[in-house]
Parts: sequence; structure tokens; C-alpha cells
Amino acid sequence: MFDASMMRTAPESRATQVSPILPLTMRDVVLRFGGATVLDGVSLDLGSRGCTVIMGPNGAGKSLLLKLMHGLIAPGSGDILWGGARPSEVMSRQALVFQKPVLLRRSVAANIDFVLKARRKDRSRRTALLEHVGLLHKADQPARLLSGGEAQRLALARALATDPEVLFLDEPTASLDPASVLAIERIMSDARQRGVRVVLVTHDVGQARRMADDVVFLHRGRIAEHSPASDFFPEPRCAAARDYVNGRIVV
Ligand SMILES: Nc1ncnc2c1ncn2[C@@H]1O[C@H](COP(=O)(O)OP(=O)(O)OP(=O)(O)O)[C@@H](O)[C@H]1O
Repeated sequence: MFDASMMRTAPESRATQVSPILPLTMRDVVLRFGGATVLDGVSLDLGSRGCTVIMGPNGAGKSLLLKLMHGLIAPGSGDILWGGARPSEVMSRQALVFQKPVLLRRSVAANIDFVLKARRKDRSRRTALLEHVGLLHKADQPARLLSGGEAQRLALARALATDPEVLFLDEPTASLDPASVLAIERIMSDARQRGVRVVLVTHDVGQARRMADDVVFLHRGRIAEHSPASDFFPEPRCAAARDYVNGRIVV
């Protein structure tokens, strides 16, 4: 029988019993490329639980904001602190899933084994992880033969194999069919329920409504609004967010 506890490392044996990674505080963060300011004066606080959804039109700076939070890029100025630590210091306690999963050209199982081995995790968790994302029956197949939705579920299983305290997802369901979208939302929701802090970039307003505890609306490199989902969706405060949620074109 499936035992969800086998999917993750027992909390007492985790090496992450050190200082808490949350809250996240960002203060006056500015990011420039050449002469262009792509994120400007971003200040944001994320609490210890739940799912934050980042929305906004194309080019607003959502992916860059995620990469800054995770420490893949550094700001030109401003501060980003996770429970007082710099992003690079806590990166291994977080996982990032991209829109297009980058998988090893090996079997589905080997993709999980690789991560478990690299992170010195219990190899016996592979079965539970694959079962959790509905891919156990494909364990021996080459990962390159997976459909888009299956590949994304494998990417999520690999991310979960690292026991992340924070899970970043950058448009994980773009171009997937409704059944695949719901399967991935179930996996994200389950992680959130188990205390993983989820930060999700999506253009899918329906998904944002289903997933968000709070919403960050980015517009032209600035945070136009950060509100609890229960306030944001009935009546976004800023005009750009109102237009966006109601399907009107926002530039
Ligand atoms: N390496 C880079 N060099 C120069 N400009 C960049 C670089 N990366 C991103 N940008 C620019 O920064 C802006 C924000 O990019 P970002 O990818 O964060 O947007 P986004 O909100 O995620 O958009 P989308 O919804 O289309 O994915 C864009 O105008 C983009 O062209």
C-alpha cells in the first residue's frame, strides 16, 4: 500500500534542522540588464506557510523575480533574505521547476535515483515518489518518451526528492491539457499541505484562484499589488490587475 511518508525524508533525520528559512524579506530590490531596469524597487514579505501566486503580463519580471528569490541571479541593489540568510546560502533547501522540464536522457527511475544519490537521500524513496506523481508504471521507460504532462510530473517528483522547504514553479502547467493541469495542481497542493512553501508563477487565472493563498501582481517590473487571495480575486486594488483578472489586455 502507498505510504506517503516514504516519499520524503523523516523530519528528524533532515539536515535542515538549523535556522528557519522563512520568512522571506525583499527590500528595494533593483535588477538591471544593460540600460534597462527590469525589476524596480521590489519589496516583498512572504510568511512561513501557503502558496504565493505571482501573476502579471508577459515581460513583467515574474521569472526574474523567482530566480532572484532562489539565488540564481543577484540583484543590482537591495536585499533578499531568507530567515536572515542570503539566497545562495539556502538554495539547496529549495527547488525550482521550470515550464519546460530538463530531464536526464535516462529512464524515469534513473532521473529520480540521480537526485536521491546526489543529495544523499534514501534510495528506497524512489517508488513512493513515482507512485505519488502517477509514474510508477513508467519507471523503466526512457524519460524522453514521456508526454509533456508526464515529464512535468517527473520534474516535480525530482524536485520533491530533495525535500525542499520552498518549491518554486515557473508556469509548470503552460501548454498542458486540463487533466494534466489538475494532476500537477494536486501534487502542488499536497506539497503545500505538508508544509512546503510554494511560490507559483502562472498566467492561468483559474489556477491562481484554485492555488493561491496570496497573490503578487507584477506590472512593468514593479509590484503593483500583493494581497490575500480572498481580497485579490473579488476586487483587485490596482487597475492593471483588475483588467488582467477580467481577461482584458494589459501591457
Ligand atoms: N538575461 C536577460 N538580459 C536582458 N533582458 C532580460 C534578460 N532576462 C529577462 N530579460 C527581460 O526582462 C523582462 C522580464 O523578463 P521575465 O522573463 O522575468 O518576464 P516574465 O514576467 O516572466 O514574462 P513571461 O510571462 O513572458 O514569461 C523582459 O523584458 C525580458 O526581456
